Amino acid sequence: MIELKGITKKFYQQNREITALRDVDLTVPQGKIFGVVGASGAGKSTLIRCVNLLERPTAGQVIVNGRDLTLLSAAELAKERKQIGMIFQHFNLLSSRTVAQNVAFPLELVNMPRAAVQQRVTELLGLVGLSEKANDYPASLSGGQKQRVAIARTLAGNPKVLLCDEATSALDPGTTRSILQLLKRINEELHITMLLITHEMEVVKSICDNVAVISEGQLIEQGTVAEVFAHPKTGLARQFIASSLHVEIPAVYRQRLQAHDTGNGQPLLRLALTGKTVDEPVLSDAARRFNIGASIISAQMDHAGSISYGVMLVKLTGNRDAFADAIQYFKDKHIQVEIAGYV
Ligand SMILES: Nc1ncnc2c1ncn2[C@@H]1O[C@H](COP(=O)(O)OP(=O)(O)OP(=O)(O)O)[C@@H](O)[C@H]1O
Repeated sequence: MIELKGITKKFYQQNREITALRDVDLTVPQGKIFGVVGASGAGKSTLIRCVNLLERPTAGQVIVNGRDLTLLSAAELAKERKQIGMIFQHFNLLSSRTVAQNVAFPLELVNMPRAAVQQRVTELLGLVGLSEKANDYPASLSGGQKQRVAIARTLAGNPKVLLCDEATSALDPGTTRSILQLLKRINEELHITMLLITHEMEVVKSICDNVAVISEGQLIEQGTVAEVFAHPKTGLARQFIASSLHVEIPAVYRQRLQAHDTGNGQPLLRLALTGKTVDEPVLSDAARRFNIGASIISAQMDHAGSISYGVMLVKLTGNRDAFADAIQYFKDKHIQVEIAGYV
């Protein structure tokens, strides 16, 4: 279990004070995967580095497995850090060592007997699906394989907690999925508690139990993934959710899209639906109620756990006088509405 209580982190640079984290409270329950999502510069790296005290908070408590790390001596801290594994965006492997030697490295540091090291390395490479690559060097591996080596290496120390610092940001979408599945399997089989930071809601959606949104050093929203996807409270959370969905305006519409209504334009709406409304027949209801046409130009629906959500590009036609009422009706149904333009 990880608990951050009232964490503030300030950096001082040439008489300038930068507050990277402001009074952050966050709890990752035992055995859960917690994702923190935020834009560049929001404070994600600083936050995750505070958990193992790579950055020492200016104020607040960092409690990992029941002990407040900020109160420990250097020797005690070194011991506690062994329970905290970390993986990075750029893998941080030792290029002069083979895959097996990289995984063996932390075990050699604690003077584990050679035979035991070998056995453990074999076991770990099996777990991450890299048995065949034991004698290869990192330079000959793909990005996904390198991250698997890094995961095996960090698991060698039997951590109770794993910190993932943008672990899939350097990988293509297919490889990202396979690494995320591996992390989920490790979480389930080894009961390792995980905190990950990412700028992609996609990552959160696929493996996290809980999510927090960070902006300018503050957690502006947090909850279970199902809660946040179903009822996002902040515009930023809605933006991150929408960015994990993609609807393009087809070229045929884009070419004649006008920013303003010239008198006979038909509004093209981008509707973002969450769990609350996704199962309701809102388009047909609006059509009937306001005597308009509402045709779907393109759409993508998705799921996070049991929650459905999605975005739709919809063209309104027919009774022009009722367009504004129809848009208000969508908003009343908790649908986020953006007028993409008029065609
Ligand atoms: N060592 C440092 N000295 C001074 N300022 C720092 C330091 N580390 C981070 N910052 C500042 O703290 C803020 C948060 O940075 P941080 O790296 O935690 O953000 P981030 O969300 O991880 O961004 P990115 O996704 O781009 O890595 C930024 O304004 C950054 O410039």
